[in-house]
Amino acid sequence: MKDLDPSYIQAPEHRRDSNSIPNQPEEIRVIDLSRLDDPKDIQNVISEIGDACEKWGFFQVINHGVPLDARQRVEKTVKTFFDLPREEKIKVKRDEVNQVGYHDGEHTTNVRDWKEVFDMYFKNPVVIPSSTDPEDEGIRLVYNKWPQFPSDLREACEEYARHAEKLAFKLLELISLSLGLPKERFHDYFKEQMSFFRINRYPPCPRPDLALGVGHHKDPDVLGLLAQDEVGGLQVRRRSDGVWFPIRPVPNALVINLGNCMELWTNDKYWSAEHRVVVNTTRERYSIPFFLLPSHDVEVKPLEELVSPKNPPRYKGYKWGKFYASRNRSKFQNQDIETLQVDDLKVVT
Ligand SMILES: O=C(O)CCC(=O)C(=O)O
Ligand SMILES: [Fe+2]
Repeated sequence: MKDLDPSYIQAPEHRRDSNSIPNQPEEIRVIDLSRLDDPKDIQNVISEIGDACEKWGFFQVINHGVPLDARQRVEKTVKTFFDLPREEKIKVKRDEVNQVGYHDGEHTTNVRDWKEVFDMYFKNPVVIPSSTDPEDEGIRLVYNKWPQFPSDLREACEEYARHAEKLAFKLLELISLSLGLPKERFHDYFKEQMSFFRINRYPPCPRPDLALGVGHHKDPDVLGLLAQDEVGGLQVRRRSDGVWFPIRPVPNALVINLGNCMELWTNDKYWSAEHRVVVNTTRERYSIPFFLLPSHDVEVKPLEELVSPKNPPRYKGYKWGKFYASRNRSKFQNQDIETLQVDDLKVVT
């Protein structure tokens, strides 16, 4: 039996093999966005998105307008970066104050993830809440950290992120319409957006039965757009019964998933699904998520239009920046407790 550092060992109930995956996986919907060019089909696309958001909180899109060559450029340059010796990579290591750059020690809950990552904010510099002091409600400017080599990493990432952001807003409009709300209902929430772009590399792992690339979690954001390569490993938990399903890699597709903010805004009509990444013994895997995050001063609580006496608010709500900062703080300062989860904010009925 090959050795695995104990910090990576998942509790038995969270391991790859502890939750059965059906032999005939139900497919997560793949939606062709070029159908939006046909006025007669637009409403169908909107209803399919709404249905996927309700049942899964996940779907895939193809013909989405993010150019393949922009994505391939990121994949190529970032591989050059990850192949550098660790001493080089940690020159742009993230720290408690500035949580962008390289890191290889992320804990989703208490267990370490089998991966290394490179993070950057979409806006540079970005205005974010101060995250080190719980009493401090201040904000500060954070600058991305770029490595000297490869020198074209920055340009490749920035170009890709611009396309990803454009698509994220288009999807947000479609989601808004699917809820019967005006197309631009959410726009004002992103004046000082803290959107975040990440590149994950999952190396081959000697014990995929014990470790995970990313442990089970929900994303705290509004909406995520994820480019995954052909290796596979991402799994999502079905809302209706909690069974895990693989998200099949589809060439040049993007995986879209809703985060906690959307779940709260829609008062649980739409779902933010738990997901995780399983690893394997032979092939490294890359994924590139773009997380759409609101401005730090946005109140995240059920939208007035979506609550009624029959459907009262299920959440107390929170100020986004404060929630985000306390989540990051708990990750850094007390890794013995699970990080703050949005379900902790549910109104107990
Ligand atoms: O790599 C993946 O497929 C998913 C990564 C993920 O869930 C995350 O970074 O939040
Ligand atoms: Fe995630």
